[in-house]
Amino acid sequence: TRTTRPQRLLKAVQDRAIRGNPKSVISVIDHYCRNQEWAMNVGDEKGFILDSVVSELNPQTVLELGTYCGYSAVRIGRLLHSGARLLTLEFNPDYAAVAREVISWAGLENTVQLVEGASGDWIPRLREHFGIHTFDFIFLDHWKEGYLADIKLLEECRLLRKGTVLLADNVVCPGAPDYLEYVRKSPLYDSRYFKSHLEYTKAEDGLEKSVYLG
Ligand SMILES: Nc1ncc2ncn(CCCCCNC(=O)c3cc(-c4ccc(F)cc4)cc(O)c3O)c2n1
Ligand SMILES: [Mg+2]
Repeated sequence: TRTTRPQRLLKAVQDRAIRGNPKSVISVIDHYCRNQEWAMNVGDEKGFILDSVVSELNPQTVLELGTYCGYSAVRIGRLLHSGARLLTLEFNPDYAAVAREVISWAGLENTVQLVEGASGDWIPRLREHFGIHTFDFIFLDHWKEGYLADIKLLEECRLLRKGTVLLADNVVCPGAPDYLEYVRKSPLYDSRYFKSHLEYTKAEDGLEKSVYLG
């Protein structure tokens, strides 16, 4: 049977990227998705904004919702200082299998931990299962209809603290209108929109950065 899009992306990484070099994994994926086959990675333009938010924050504990092929896990993981950890949740087992290989090819298997399953099932179990107290940084990039429910769940589970930064991808395309309304209206958050473009295209998209005020 035909290979899947994530499997073809992984092959490009294994054929063209330098093992243990996250920068080359990122540039191979961006080149492949821009020139051969589009894929829903955050991409280089929004990725540059993601990099600047992570670099400024220098987080120790990071949660990513929605791994896909591991592109943003590699982007974030490469910027984390020693001892810092990224936990990334992926619902789709086929995506998870590819992402594990991409993360390993980048040499980030000791910094990035991939957990398979639905965010709604795992969030209530993160503290007792991984000994996590609160997160410094959260990147939302999974199913857009689930963004709002999941941050409310993170609040209920007390996994946010004063100053936790949430960064949400695709708030314009495909869009997360209920999430945007909530973080922009709630006194619990200080929210700001970073206008950009949908990965590898000219369509508008952007990232919403929301600081939890606690
Ligand atoms: N954890 C968890 N829990 C529960 C779950 N249920 C499902 N999932 C799996 C989520 C499926 C992937 C989510 N991502 C996107 O849908 C996405 C789409 C586009 C895009 C696509 C086509 C266009 F024409 C324009 C833009 C662009 C992006 O940048 C994206 O991120 C779950 N995951
Ligand atoms: Mg996205």
